[in-house]
Amino acid sequence: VKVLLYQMFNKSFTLPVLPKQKGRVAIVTGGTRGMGYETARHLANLGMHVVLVGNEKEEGAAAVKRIREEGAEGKAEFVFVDLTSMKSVRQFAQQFKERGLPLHILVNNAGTMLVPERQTEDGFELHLGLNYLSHFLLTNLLLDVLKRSGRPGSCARIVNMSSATHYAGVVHMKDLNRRSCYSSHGAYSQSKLALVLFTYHLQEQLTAGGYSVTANAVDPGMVDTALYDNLWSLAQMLKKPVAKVLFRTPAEGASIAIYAAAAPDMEGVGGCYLYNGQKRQSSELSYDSELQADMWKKSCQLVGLQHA
Ligand SMILES: NC(=O)c1ccc[n+]([C@@H]2O[C@H](COP(=O)([O-])OP(=O)(O)OC[C@H]3O[C@@H](n4cnc5c(N)ncnc54)[C@H](O)[C@@H]3O)[C@@H](O)[C@H]2O)c1
Repeated sequence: VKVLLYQMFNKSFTLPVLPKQKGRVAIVTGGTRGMGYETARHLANLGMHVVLVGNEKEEGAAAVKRIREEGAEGKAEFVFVDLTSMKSVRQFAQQFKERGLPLHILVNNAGTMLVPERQTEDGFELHLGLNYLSHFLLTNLLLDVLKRSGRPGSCARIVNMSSATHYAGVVHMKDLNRRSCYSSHGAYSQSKLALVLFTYHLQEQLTAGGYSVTANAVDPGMVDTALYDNLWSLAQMLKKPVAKVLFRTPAEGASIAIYAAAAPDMEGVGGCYLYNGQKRQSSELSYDSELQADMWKKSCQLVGLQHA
């Protein structure tokens, strides 16, 4: 609560003007609306070829049309992927690889919040499956392309969209799906903590392997988007006027993901938790290297990847 209140009264940092980056290829999950859309739009304006991934076809087509009509220097395209289905994630990764494109930026942005207890196609609790496991799998499946695409001085970059709610997150390793005692807040904050643990462990492996790929977790602050649509009706009513005044706009919120994805300042910098354009301490738990390794191993088992 302390962090969320602090964020509410904290102004967004100003994104610096970024250099054009023609020839770079980016994937933005959940790129069809909210912060994902703003991120995709900005990267396309920098000249990148941006693949907007999402599970809403009409929204995807409209997003691409808007980016094109604005005269973006780069290219935007939409690809349907349902991140609640590991089969859909695998199909997308396979198809992307078959195109032979490089991949310089992967923004794992899509997410949902405060959903009543529900399971994905694969039987995962929805926040866990959609916010975290789908991105864990996607990143791992695309890691060889990212490793091939990064160069010293021009690293490939992975950006994981976390949240201040991760500070309240606890990992229930024996019950990641929260079957024994479900709370939507608990499930959401666990998924956002999992993304930070994933970021740190991944960066450690990338550094050890000497790869020109970086991974960072970002925290956009409190942003007025459709993410809050699942609040119960009274909370919705209360949130609306507060959000208008105190929440960030989607473009302001997206600036931290854009910064991590494209700012020259972030060249070669990985393993950070970024808020308002600066490195911040994440939760104490997130630095627990044993927990990071356990979570990695467990995630591999859950999504059917060989444990590295
Ligand atoms: N809004 C905030 O205050 C806030 C704060 C911290 C972190 N975040 C995080 O930012 C990210 C973006 O959220 P937002 O606030 O822009 O909300 P949003 O609801 O506007 O965007 C969510 C995106 O995820 C996509 N998505 C949802 N389910 C999907 C599925 N099954 N398959 C593919 N895509 C799917 C949606 O299509 C949408 O593009 C989320 O990960 C969220 O947890 C938001």
